[in-house]
Amino acid sequence: MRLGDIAPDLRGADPSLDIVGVTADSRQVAPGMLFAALKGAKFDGTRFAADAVAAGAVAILAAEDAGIDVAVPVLRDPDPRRRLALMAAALAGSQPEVIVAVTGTAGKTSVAEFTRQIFAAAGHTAVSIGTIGIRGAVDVPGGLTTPDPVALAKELADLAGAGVTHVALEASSHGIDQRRLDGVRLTAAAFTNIGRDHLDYHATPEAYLKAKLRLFETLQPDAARTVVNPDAPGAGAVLAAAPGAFTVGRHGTGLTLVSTERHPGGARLVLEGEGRHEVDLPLIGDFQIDNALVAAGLAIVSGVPAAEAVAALASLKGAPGRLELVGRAHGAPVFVDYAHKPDAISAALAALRSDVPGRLVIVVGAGGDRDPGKRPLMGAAAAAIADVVIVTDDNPRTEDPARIRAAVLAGAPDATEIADRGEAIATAVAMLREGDALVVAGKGHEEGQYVGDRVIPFSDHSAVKAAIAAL
Ligand SMILES: CC(=O)N[C@H]1[C@@H](OP(=O)(O)OP(=O)(O)OC[C@H]2O[C@@H](n3ccc(=O)[nH]c3=O)[C@H](O)[C@@H]2O)O[C@H](CO)[C@@H](O)[C@@H]1O[C@H](C)C(=O)N[C@@H](C)C(=O)N[C@H](CCC(=O)O)C(=O)O
Ligand SMILES: Nc1ncnc2c1ncn2[C@@H]1O[C@H](COP(=O)(O)OP(=O)(O)OP(=O)(O)O)[C@@H](O)[C@H]1O
Ligand SMILES: N[C@H](CCC[C@H](N)C(=O)O)C(=O)O
Ligand SMILES: [Mg+2]
Repeated sequence: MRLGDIAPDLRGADPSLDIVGVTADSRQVAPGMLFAALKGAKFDGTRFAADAVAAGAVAILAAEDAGIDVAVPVLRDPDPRRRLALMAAALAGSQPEVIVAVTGTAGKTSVAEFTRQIFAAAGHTAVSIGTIGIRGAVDVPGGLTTPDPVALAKELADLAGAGVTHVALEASSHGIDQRRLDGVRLTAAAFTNIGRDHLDYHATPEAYLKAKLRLFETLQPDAARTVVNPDAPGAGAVLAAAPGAFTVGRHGTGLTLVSTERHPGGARLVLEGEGRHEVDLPLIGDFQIDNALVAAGLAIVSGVPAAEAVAALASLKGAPGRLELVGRAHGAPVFVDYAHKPDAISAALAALRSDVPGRLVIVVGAGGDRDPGKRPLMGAAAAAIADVVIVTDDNPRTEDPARIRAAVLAGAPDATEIADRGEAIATAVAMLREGDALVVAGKGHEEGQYVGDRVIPFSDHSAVKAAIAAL
């Protein structure tokens, strides 16, 4: 494609230059491609410009001030990551008609999953894209929560080609900040909540929130198609960025939660929005009510009639590994959950507390090479609600696992420490009696334990099942 067609406003560029593809990774360059030399968290991509040219790059895209001396044209842009995303989208071609994005500290995967299920119930060919991959009409295992912009543009074009018309995707703060979504034509956007996470990447909590707000300020600025629960932590900032947003929940006006009647398997909801609706949501936990209403809101602002969106809630299935009932030990339910941040641990435990007359047990650990500040808060969140806390390992990556456990234990001084995750799960399962419940938190759908630079196959599902079988 001619550069003039994919980046008509790029200054200093010859519009007739033919570009066969774009990439930000010099190792992926093939002859005829443009290489984007980006400053990253680990490397400065400008140092790979010469390699890219040697591999056949016909142009380099770089920041205004990047020092690059190569024999091919260097195209300058003040925001080269955004430019890369826009070029990738233009090169890839079509996108599904309706693409909605959800951001927030917790609940993105669940909301994307629910929105896809509602779209499908309304008769659309739909997928969700996020932490657990592409799911729905097409299934591809996951990598990043928000894919990199070149891969995403290609995936969206392939999905459109395969007849997918509706997509619900997760917008991580990293993804928004790194412009991975700038080439995506968004119909609607939603916010779940803000809590403690990723302060290893974002300098301050304010910077973390600001990164998320970019979804509403820049990527999908139509307030009428912004969905938020005004009672959610952080909602005020979203409403300030998108006044007139479609609001959901008890104090929402687009889809109002009139009443909730909880029962052990879920909750009966009375809702108001384009009429009055009653529906039985088959999911445990108040947080799932929040997620389901945000998902319904996304579907409604994207054109699904409210009555259809609400009716679809009756058959929602939780995302794999999100408060998923995996088995029973001496009658006590055992759940696998993906809580790996303080608020998620609180939400998952609170979801069960009132239905557990006996002991509520949690097996929990924190990931290595991730925000260390959240570790004691995770321990404290677990200790505040659970009766028994077992602290174990969860992807220590390149850190010393004992130090990570010590940091979690600092917030949960009465907890038991069992380093080996399989042993921790087996111990927890063995102590269960009728009336108790166990939450194995942190890994959800994951199938490996990252230790150093190795991935050891490990699944909480399998470990729970093995422990129950061994009783
Ligand atoms: C910290 C981070 O987010 N890094 C992401 C970022 O990489 P980067 O630009 O910082 O990369 P870098 O390694 O410093 O390299 C700089 C540049 O040099 C290039 N390079 C590097 C080496 C080389 O030989 N040649 C070359 O050209 C790289 O391709 C890159 O363009 O951009 C890359 C392309 O989009 C991502 O793959 C990469 O994700 C890494 C693998 C990652 O682990 N990210 C996690 C933290 C992440 O994004 N998580 C979020 C949130 C999850 C959640 O909310 O829980 C997600 O969306 O998954
Ligand atoms: N609305 C919510 N509020 C608080 N906690 C929640 C909410 N939704 C889910 N959780 C908790 O967070 C965990 C992860 O949920 P989910 O995977 O939907 O979130 P996510 O935002 O996609 O997370 P990640 O950023 O890791 O991909 C769940 O297992 C549950 O414990
Ligand atoms: N997307 C999240 C997943 C964390 C899952 C948890 N098991 C951990 O390793 O901390 C991250 O990479 O921070
Ligand atoms: Mg997710």
